[in-house]
Amino acid sequence: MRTAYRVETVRAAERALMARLPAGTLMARAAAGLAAACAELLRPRLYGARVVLLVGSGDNGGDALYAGARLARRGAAVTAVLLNEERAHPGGLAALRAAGGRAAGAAGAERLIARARLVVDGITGIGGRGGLRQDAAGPAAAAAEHGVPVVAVDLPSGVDADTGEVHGAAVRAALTVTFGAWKPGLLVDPARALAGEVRLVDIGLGPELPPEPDLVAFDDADAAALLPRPEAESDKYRRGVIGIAAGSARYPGAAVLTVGGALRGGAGAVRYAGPAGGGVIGRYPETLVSEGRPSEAGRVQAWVVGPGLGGGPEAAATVADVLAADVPVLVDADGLHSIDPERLRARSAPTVLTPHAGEAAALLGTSRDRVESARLASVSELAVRYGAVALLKGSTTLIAEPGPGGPEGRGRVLANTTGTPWLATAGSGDVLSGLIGALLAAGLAPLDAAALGAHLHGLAGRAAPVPPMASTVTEALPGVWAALSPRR
Ligand SMILES: NC(=O)C1=CN([C@@H]2O[C@H](COP(=O)(O)OP(=O)(O)OC[C@H]3O[C@@H](n4cnc5c(N)ncnc54)[C@H](OP(=O)(O)O)[C@@H]3O)[C@@H](O)[C@H]2O)[C@@H](O)CC1
Ligand SMILES: [K+]
Repeated sequence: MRTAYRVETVRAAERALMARLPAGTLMARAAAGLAAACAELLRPRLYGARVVLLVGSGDNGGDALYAGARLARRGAAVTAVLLNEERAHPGGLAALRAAGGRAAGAAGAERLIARARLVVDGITGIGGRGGLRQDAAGPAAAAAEHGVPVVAVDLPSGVDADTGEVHGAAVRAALTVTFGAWKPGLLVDPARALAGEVRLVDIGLGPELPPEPDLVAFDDADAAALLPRPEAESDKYRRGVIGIAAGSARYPGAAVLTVGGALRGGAGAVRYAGPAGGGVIGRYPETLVSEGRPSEAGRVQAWVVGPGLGGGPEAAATVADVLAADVPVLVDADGLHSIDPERLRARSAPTVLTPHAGEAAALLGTSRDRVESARLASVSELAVRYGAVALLKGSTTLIAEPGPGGPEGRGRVLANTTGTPWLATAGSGDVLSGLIGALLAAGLAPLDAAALGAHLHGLAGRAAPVPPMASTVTEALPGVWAALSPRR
């Protein structure tokens, strides 16, 4: 499990650790890890390689300077561009000079960067506020213009460590070397995309960090541990019967894709209620289909409602009928048009909402741009306002639960890291809905079901032949399942 912590938590942990260690120990550890990562990138010829350090006036610049000193000692030609010559970290600057490195003002930065093999971004780390200031934005842009790879120190400068938001200019890194703990922004777009590959350097912070991280990302082992496995005495009812109310005369395919996701999600049985039963049976004869209202379809352990339902009073009636059931309900796509917060908060069984950014914007009464630029805040707000587990789809899929204690309390948030832009394809969301629905029916807690579903869906999107389409993503699920959990 990858755990990320907000700046104030990291700072508190650092203070506690520093109190027990000789001064400068943590920065020395950080710089050693950073220098090793840079040396690896410069392989096979570190000797003589031109490296430019962009040095701000805080400790982030100090890390860059000490790492630069290490590289200079190994023969690299290191020049520090000091964005504020009076306030550069004095110890780091002295170390760089003693190792044969040079320092320059910001004026000649572009010329130096144009000839460099590597730029180290030590402008700001966890002390940065807002997008880059003018004096820092110029050199950051020069690195991008000249195509020189950038290694970001702790964070790409200009991104918000806590939220992943980017308000103005920011560094685009090929590699980010982060210290002590992941910061939430490194897992959430748009910042995540600017961080490139992320490497965590252990500076000994672990024991000082609290047990509850601010953001979590599952790895394959977490996913494998949650996968439902049939037991000897399982029958289809114990494995979970999922009800699906999806599709319409206009969108029959959504019903087929949602049912496919549910079957490949390990459902013991799938009941389909709606007008597209013929198409569903044609593709998946194992489905139990009916044309009446969902509440007349028979007993289920969870419902999925919404994909391809279309609009209008009929769709709204279907959603209301499903929400009246006292079992977990996932609402997606067209189903999201006819829900209201009070109704959902009054349910005794859990609800899961799976909007993309546009749908989330409508649910929150805001713009799509605002949702996409503030994904973490948006997903938490959705969960709290609707009293539901919210899964916000997109470049970074985030999953939030409403916290205990009503609208004020924010709950846990998870980021899914398995996704791929290839999954932005028609019907892909329908498959995800069916998949999560099957996991809900199997008895997983709603946050776990949503996070595991997103994890599997992302892996299947990567495993499907390129270019993937929703039905090939579905067909890639058994392979993903088998890789995570060999049957014997
Ligand atoms: N604590 C520890 O134990 C360890 C900490 N470590 C390292 O320290 C880092 C934190 O250092 P930090 O606290 O000095 O802050 P930092 O990130 O350098 O930024 C502050 C400077 O940035 C400036 N600035 C702000 N916004 C800006 C903007 N938009 N655009 C441009 N400039 C801006 C701001 O300027 P000012 O507002 O003061 O004028 C100030 O000078 C941390 O990320 C890690 O790398 C490691 O060594 C491990 C041990
Ligand atoms: K940085």
